Amino acid sequence: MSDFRNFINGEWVSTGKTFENRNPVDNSLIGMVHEAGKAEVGAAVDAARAALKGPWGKLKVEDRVELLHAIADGINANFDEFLAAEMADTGKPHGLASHVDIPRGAANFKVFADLIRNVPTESFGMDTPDGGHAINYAVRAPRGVIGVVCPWNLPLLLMTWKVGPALATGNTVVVKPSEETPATATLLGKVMNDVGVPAGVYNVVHGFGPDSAGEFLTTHPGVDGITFTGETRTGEAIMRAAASGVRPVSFELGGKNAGIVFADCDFDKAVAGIARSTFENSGQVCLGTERVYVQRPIFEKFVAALKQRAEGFKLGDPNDHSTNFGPLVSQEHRRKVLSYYEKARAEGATIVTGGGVPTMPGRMSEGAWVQPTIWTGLPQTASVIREEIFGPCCHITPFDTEEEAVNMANATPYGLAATVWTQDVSVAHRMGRALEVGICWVNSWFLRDLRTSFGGAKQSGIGREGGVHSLEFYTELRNVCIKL
Ligand SMILES: NC(=O)C1=CN([C@@H]2O[C@H](COP(=O)(O)OP(=O)(O)OC[C@H]3O[C@@H](n4cnc5c(N)ncnc54)[C@H](O)[C@@H]3O)[C@@H](O)[C@H]2O)C=CC1
Ligand SMILES: O=C(O)/C=C/C=C(\O)C(=O)O
Repeated sequence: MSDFRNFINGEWVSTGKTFENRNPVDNSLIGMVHEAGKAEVGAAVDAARAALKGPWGKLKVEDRVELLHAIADGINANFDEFLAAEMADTGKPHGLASHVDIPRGAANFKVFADLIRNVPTESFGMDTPDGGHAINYAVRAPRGVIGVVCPWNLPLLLMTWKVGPALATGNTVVVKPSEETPATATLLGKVMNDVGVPAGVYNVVHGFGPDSAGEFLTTHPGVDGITFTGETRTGEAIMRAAASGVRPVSFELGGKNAGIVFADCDFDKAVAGIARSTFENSGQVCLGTERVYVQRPIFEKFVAALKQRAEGFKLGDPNDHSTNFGPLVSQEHRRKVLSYYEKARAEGATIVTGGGVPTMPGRMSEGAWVQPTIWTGLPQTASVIREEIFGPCCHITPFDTEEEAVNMANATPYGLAATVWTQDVSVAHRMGRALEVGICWVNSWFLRDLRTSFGGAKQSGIGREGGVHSLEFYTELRNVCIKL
């Protein structure tokens, strides 16, 4: 049985208070997690502050770049251990975790190492009122101690998406992984020590949100900025905490993303694309599609084809390489998703497929499984069309005109992502401008170039991370003006 301890100042820290970590495939016990209290969170923040003044703060950029590459290489060298840990925590199928989660965990360090080696800063020469000259140039300084609060759906990927740029720009971090998925953040501590990252640069504190490590970290006055991915309501609580001390936040929050399929699309590719955007990671991707709008001439055919896809998934042991659909992350999350399956039924949905719990064999009958589910026939006011479910389900609505599709897609307080399927390049460009989202994919979904901006519009987030955009949050820009 595993023992998940806090990682503070390069050392493993136990506490007197532990909680269980369970595998959602069969509800078996993986291990016990040591919950950090105020004292441990305070020690982690102090260690991170001290590290800024120690060898880390004095490292040449080139040496920091080398260390970031070494961290990425360390993840790859321990690939199987990270993979097993992520699969046990989340129940993700082997194919998904080995192709997406763990490789991106390593790539998130490399991309920001390369960025920081090459990024220029601005400079302006100017004429002065006395007839002389001055030169202005920008210096980027690390922000300081960054609090990193993470969700459970892509644990290593989303944590390193924040830790990578934070360390590349010279900050130190205190990470609070989700209570559901403590394993890979903990394993990364071992890699940090192995490759020689100075003590205190990377710290991990375990626990929950309110009245636990999450709240203790985000309310700690020694934290200079907070980056968070998770639910919009949690973002509001963290923003209130960050108001004390006027500390900046970077948020990637919930979504209720639309998939829009025009009649001229490449039909097979569109069906495959929407099947992926709705059901990948059992629908637990913030960029995922829960509202599908299909142009009327192909509506019936599309619904039938997506139904066939949904019914073709192989649910099962994530270690079986033919499994391509896993459980939800926890029993608690399953209760939430099933409550929406019930609401859809109560509100009069036509259940095209699914809507319940699959029969799983043996030990897996104890797991957090739900059926891939498709609904039609609901008005746009229905709960499952308005609220984020974060499960493997979607509602499909027909539309006639482009304008109608845009209006329905934008009728939400969220604005994270959209996926549009058309072969008309003018329609594609118009949708890219009209949809109120941070990321609009056309004829694709979750196709990531890590140099691009990533984040949400409206209530789906604050700020953008990715490429040079990450510098806005992780550094303070200072202008130096020299009179010549
Ligand atoms: N990427 C996304 O957009 C995600 C969205 N969700 C949505 O959120 C729902 C709830 O999932 P949770 O894991 O409970 O998300 P959450 O937003 O409550 O938790 C995410 C992280 O924030 C921490 N946290 C919670 N409350 C906090 C507080 N007051 N102060 C500081 N830290 C706090 C949690 O411990 C966890 O590490 C899901 O059902 C799903 O709808 C969940 C995970 C990811
Ligand atoms: O590719 C990324 O950086 C992030 C992808 C997914 C999420 O942000 C999420 O599901 O929360």
